[in-house]
Amino acid sequence: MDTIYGKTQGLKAHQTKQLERLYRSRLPQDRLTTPELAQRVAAISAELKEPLCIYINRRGQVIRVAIGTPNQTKIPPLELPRYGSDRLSGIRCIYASPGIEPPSDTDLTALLMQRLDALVTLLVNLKGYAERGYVAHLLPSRDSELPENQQPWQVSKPLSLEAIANQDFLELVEGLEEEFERNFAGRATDDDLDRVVLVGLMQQKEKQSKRDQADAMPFALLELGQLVESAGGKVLDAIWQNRERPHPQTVLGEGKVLEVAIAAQTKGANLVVFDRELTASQSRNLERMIGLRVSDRTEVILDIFAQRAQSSEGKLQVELAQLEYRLPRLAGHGQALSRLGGGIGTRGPGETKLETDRRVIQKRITFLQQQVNRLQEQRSRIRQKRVDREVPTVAIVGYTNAGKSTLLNALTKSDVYAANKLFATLDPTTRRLTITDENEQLHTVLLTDTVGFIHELPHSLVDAFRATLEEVSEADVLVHLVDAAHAGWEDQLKAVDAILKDMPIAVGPILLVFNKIDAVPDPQALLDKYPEAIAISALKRQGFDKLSKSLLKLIEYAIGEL
Ligand SMILES: Nc1nc2c(ncn2[C@@H]2O[C@H](COP(=O)(O)OP(=O)(O)OP(=O)(O)O)[C@@H](O)[C@H]2O)c(=O)[nH]1
Ligand SMILES: [Mg+2]
Repeated sequence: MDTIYGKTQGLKAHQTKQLERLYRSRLPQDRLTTPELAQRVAAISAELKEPLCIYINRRGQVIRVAIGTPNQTKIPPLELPRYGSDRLSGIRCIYASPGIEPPSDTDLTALLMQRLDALVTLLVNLKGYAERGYVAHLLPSRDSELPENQQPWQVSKPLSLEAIANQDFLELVEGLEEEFERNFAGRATDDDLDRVVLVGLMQQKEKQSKRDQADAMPFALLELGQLVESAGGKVLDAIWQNRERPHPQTVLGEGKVLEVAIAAQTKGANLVVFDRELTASQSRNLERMIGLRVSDRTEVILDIFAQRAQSSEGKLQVELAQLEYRLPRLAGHGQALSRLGGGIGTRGPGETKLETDRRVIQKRITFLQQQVNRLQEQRSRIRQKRVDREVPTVAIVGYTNAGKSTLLNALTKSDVYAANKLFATLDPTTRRLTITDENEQLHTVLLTDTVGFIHELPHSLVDAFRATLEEVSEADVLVHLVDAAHAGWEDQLKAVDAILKDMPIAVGPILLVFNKIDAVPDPQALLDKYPEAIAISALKRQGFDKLSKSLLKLIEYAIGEL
């Protein structure tokens, strides 16, 4: 049976028949439409007193008849014959519009989001005739060529039905596709990188405190951009909305989601990343509306961790974190898949498969947790040995990218990987450090470089990395390193403080150290605000004397005589 989509309530039997008969129309392959078909669509729409859309594939077959505007009757991306920013979807839409002309931006957005071959808007008069129409299609153009505010589509002037029917449709779409492909190739030169649009939600309090200027990109999004780049992605655009609280289904309001979809489509993105953790149903809704893969901050962080994990221990912890993140989201993926299969009838086996998956994953999680527990015991035995040898331990903690590894390297002449990337370090490294005091006496301490912190550390990560984090909580002294050259250093400082306070075991005394003062115009201002802190440059080896002295003093205080 031929399904009629859209607003079908109250259809009379003969009207349904008329609509169903549209499915049997055949068009010549090289024509957009024929005058006869256009008239028929217009007449039915006039009788129904409703807008009407028919969707036609490249073979000239009507694949969908739907009551409503193009925006109301969009075909879900998964049901389009093909999808990608390098081509059109192979579907065009003939739309009988009840007196609205030219086509509205909302309807043209539907053209864009489905990457339709063309949208023909027919103006229906009171007598049920289509007098004239408009042909709209997407505009291929590189980002740089597209002037600000120029929409990525083009609408013809009003045309007679004959003029529309006489257009060579194949020539039009083939020409367009060649252009699209050229642009796409131009964009894709440097990479197989993910091409990403960032999306953020700024709630009231952040809006005021976290930004200097009203239009400047919020820190949260700047950081998300760094995360995406550290994961190997390329940021094409960033969009955010100020909103009291997230929309339960879509995080942002509908209009903003549409804006994201347009930006992602026109810039040729293949991934949209949100600055907060999405629920299974949110990501499902968003993927449906945007037509692209949607990811979130946590997934990006997990991805970085997965890429960086070197030791078997690190890999274990990352796998645990990833599974814990995915388990509650399985339902979402399962539903998306059964949608692909076609809905009714496919649900049963899908669910069973899901249950098996869930059990398998749950089992793996339990196994990994046992491993992490064993690790924890091992580590505490190693630490016990250190205590027995009475070598004091110092852990360098701090926000990611603060310069922790650089400092460890500089102090201990080591060669730990340090880079201008977030989460460059994953596995803790311990090195021996010898400090000379005022009386020329040598003191040995063990210095540990640790994984960086970040605000709103994903829960699954905290759990998985607790073995590593315990290294931190059991050090005799902590050096809290702050990147003083970062515009958001104070937020970062507070975020790290909050995480340290949240540790299951109380941490030892903390030495606050401002790093990168070589790149700070007025370091004294920092010290005025935090008088107990010291200022250094790990890179330029400045302030190391003071650092050593303060460190010795604090260790003495923490463990008694050295
Ligand atoms: N200007 C300046 N840059 C520094 C200084 N210390 C470190 N950096 C730079 O900051 C970046 C991050 O340094 P890392 O040592 O990798 O930072 P980290 O805290 O170990 O970072 P993660 O391991 O990613 O959490 C690198 O590009 C360093 O060169 C400094 O004193 N001055
Ligand atoms: Mg590091």
